[in-house]
Amino acid sequence: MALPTAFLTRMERLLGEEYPDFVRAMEGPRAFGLRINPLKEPQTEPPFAARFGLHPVSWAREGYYYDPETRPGRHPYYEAGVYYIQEPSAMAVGALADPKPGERVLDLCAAPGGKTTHLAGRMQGEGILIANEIHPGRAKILSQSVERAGIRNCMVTNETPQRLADRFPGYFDCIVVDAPCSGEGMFRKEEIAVTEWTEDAPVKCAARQDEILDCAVSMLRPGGRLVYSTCTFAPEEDEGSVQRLLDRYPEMQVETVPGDAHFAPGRPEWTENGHPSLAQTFRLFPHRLDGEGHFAAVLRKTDGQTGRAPALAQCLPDKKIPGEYRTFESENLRVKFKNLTLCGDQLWALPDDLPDGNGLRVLRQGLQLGTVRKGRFEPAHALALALRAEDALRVIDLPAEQPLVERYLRGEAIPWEGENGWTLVLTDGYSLGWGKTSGGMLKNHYPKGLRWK
Ligand SMILES: C[S@@+](CC[C@H](N)C(=O)[O-])C[C@H]1O[C@@H](n2cnc3c(N)ncnc32)[C@H](O)[C@@H]1O
Repeated sequence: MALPTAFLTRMERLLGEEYPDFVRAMEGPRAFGLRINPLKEPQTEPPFAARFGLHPVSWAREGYYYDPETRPGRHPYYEAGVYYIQEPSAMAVGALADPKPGERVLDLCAAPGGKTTHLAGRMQGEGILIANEIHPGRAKILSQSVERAGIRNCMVTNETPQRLADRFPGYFDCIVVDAPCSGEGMFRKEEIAVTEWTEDAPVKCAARQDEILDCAVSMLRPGGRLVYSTCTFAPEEDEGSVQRLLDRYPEMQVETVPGDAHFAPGRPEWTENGHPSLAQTFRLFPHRLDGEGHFAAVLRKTDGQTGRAPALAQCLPDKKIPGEYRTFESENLRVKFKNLTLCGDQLWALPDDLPDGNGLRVLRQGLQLGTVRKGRFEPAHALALALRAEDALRVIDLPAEQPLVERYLRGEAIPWEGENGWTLVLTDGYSLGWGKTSGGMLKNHYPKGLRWK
């Protein structure tokens, strides 16, 4: 696919003698990466490294390159949320944000969920993670990624940045703005990035980024950090967006953080009146590392007001918890969830101190436990994906390399002489979904929309 002439001319002007290496890399093969989900696989050296030909990405401890011939995206482990397929450079964002358990974190432009799932892994289920996506269709995909990854402390919203800013002034410790951008860094990965690019895209995207970043700054508590990233090379975005942010908000400063030996410094001279601190931002070039084009900056809010604490989501008092769930819990689980709440017939377990989502478009809040029906409780797929083998009373473990697991993923019933009742289906110890054992068969409860064709 030929790259746009106007893009190449600009990059030649900017890169000078590095330009031939850049073009060679842009015309070469792309990099393939996956990121281990520590909520599912706590070992940094995963036991399946050889199966997918994994070797580490130096800038993210969970990140690995894989051999594309091994197709990890079409494997039971993928469905179990053991890893997330993510382009290696994109892993720099979560690694730089590096949220800690207990923090309040917002991923403002979050679909399909690459950064959200990375952030959630580092938070270890503790604290509040709000993952927002403005586009309704993409928000559903984001919600699915959160479900597959077994995340318990995330609220997924489908809102504009402004509506969130009205709701959460001065609230977050860490905000990630992985901004909609002109996508030049994806030219090698996706043909559509080339066909959709126009010469004026960077200027238009830059204006939109300014609006999104205004909202992000207002939602940061004093002392909080903002990670801004794009997958483009255009300096109107990237250094330009950071410079305009510094001009508008004297309380914001570029933070000096260790990057990686393969990252190049941001270029103050590529934007008008570029502040020297722009050299503390990061450019990821495909001719300098094995990954696609990216830009990332970490900024800190040094001053401002902490917002009023938002109202918290209401939980059910013990005596209002549906008996159907209590029966299910005692007959099937070895774990007890707290902070339960009902939305219609859906029962959820909320993280501590989750803000009230009323009035916002909320797709998911905390962990979906299941549906309360008349006289019975039906566990949610999300619950299965958040459980470990030891959390369920009945389990069946289907080895990933044997055909039975594929039959389960296709929606078939499976012969199984286990005890009757809800049964957590695992593959090599990782939870995959539910089945219900009865009379020597495991009835399939893998969701219809996710079944392998
Ligand atoms: C680069 S993508 C995000 C990728 C995501 N962070 C990930 O790692 O999977 C940017 C997202 O911003 C969303 N977006 C577009 N316009 C927006 C706006 N005005 N405000 C907020 N988000 C917007 C897009 O729908 C898109 O999903």
